[in-house]
Amino acid sequence: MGFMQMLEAAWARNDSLVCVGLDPEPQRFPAALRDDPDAVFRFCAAIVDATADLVCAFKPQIAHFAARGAEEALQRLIAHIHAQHPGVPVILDAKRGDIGSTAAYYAEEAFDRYGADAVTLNPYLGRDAVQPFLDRADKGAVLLCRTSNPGARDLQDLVVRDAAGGERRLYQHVAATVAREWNANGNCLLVVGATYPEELADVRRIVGDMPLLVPGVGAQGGDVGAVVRNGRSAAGTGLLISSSRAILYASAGADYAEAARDAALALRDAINRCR
Ligand SMILES: O=c1ccn([C@@H]2O[C@H](COP(=O)(O)O)[C@@H](O)[C@H]2O)c(=O)[nH]1
Repeated sequence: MGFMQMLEAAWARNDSLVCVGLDPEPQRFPAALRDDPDAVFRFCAAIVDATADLVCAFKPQIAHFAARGAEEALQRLIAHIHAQHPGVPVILDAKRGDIGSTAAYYAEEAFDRYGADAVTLNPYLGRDAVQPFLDRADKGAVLLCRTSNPGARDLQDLVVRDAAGGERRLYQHVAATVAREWNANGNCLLVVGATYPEELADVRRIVGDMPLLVPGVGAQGGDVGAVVRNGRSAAGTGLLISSSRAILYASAGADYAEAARDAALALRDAINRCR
């Protein structure tokens, strides 16, 4: 089953638009795990097992693993998700994009080494820099459009002129270009931050029902109601609303996995009340 089919099935099966972000920060782990050499895998696997029936996807962030040489733990974690929770797609948050010859290796790394079902991509280098990902029709290509951070305004809001002479903001141009030109295989999604609900509505208008990955609720303070109202598709889905720290570190104690489950359930319910 390809990524888009997995996502549609997970939305329906778990009645959920929640994506749990897996951003391990060992200094925030419970005391019992701190001296465990396999703590990164164990912590994340416990969160996965506690929340898998409440989510439409998991999103491990690669820097949180690579910074401490835990790539092998990431590989095992993704294999664990596929083996224990088949049908829950994994989006590798790696924000890749480079000249074509290098991009081909990045695609191989994400999909063949790590076994991810989708990967986040930076569109700044242009189409050839993400073409090896677009060509994997069974995998998701999740392109940054209007990111959740304060600096998103610095470049993404600049007014640009397109080939036809029309003017629009850069993020609007990215949304339209991905939807109309890069999505030939129907495997594209966009990242739009929850912290910019007006821009989210704007992107939804531009791209129709294309799925949107929306980080920025929870620790970054995005408004869940505004995200759902402005970002849902005509079918009341179309969103992967991602939260990492607010779920992972809901408790610093031995009950961290139960607390993560409670936080994921609360987010799922808050989203579903607005759908
Ligand atoms: O625009 C973006 C794109 C990616 N992210 C990533 O999402 C999570 C957010 O973590 P929280 O703890 O829920 O704030 C993190 O991995 C970022 O790298 C984003 O925040 N904004």
